Amino acid sequence: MECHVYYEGDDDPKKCTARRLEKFDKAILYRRMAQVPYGVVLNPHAEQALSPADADESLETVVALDCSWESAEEASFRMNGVHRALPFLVAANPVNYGRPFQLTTVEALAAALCIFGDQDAAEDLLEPFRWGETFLTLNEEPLRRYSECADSSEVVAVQEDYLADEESA
Ligand SMILES: C[S@@+](CC[C@H](N)C(=O)[O-])C[C@H]1O[C@@H](n2cnc3c(N)ncnc32)[C@H](O)[C@@H]1O
Repeated sequence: MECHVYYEGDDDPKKCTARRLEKFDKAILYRRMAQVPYGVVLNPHAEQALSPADADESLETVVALDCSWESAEEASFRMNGVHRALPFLVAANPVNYGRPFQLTTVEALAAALCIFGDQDAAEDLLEPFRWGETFLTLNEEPLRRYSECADSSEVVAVQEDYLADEESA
């Protein structure tokens, strides 16, 4: 599975996880939208949750948009592809540690790889980040359960368990 990123370049370059992925040859970055290949687009505004069923649609290509959260509004996700939101998972990066849904680019790509059943590829992607392993440990159970779902509706049903826990905490 190849990881591709449309790089908007409006976030702090020192903290940018996409640039670090590029530096370690783990993802391909594009500065022009037209160059981004067709695949599964990780889009937090998408109506449908990512599930193992989307592995067929991905053509081995997962795409993220690296930009600041301020500019990550719906209209920014103009890439061609099958748009999917990630289900409940928590960030492990130092900026947003423990926060649900708002993942860094590398966390989002790694989560997609896990949901598609490729844990080894997710570990490899997260390797250049000192908190990378923590992301997989923190989310071990939900990632395993999502990866065992047949489709998006099953993923959403599993997600309900975690949302209910959040509400009662
Ligand atoms: C908004 S950017 C922020 C990037 C951050 N500046 C960094 O250095 O990684 C994060 C990207 O990861 C993907 N992403 C993050 N959380 C997501 C979610 N809950 N569902 C789908 N995609 C998500 C999206 O492609 C999103 O645009």
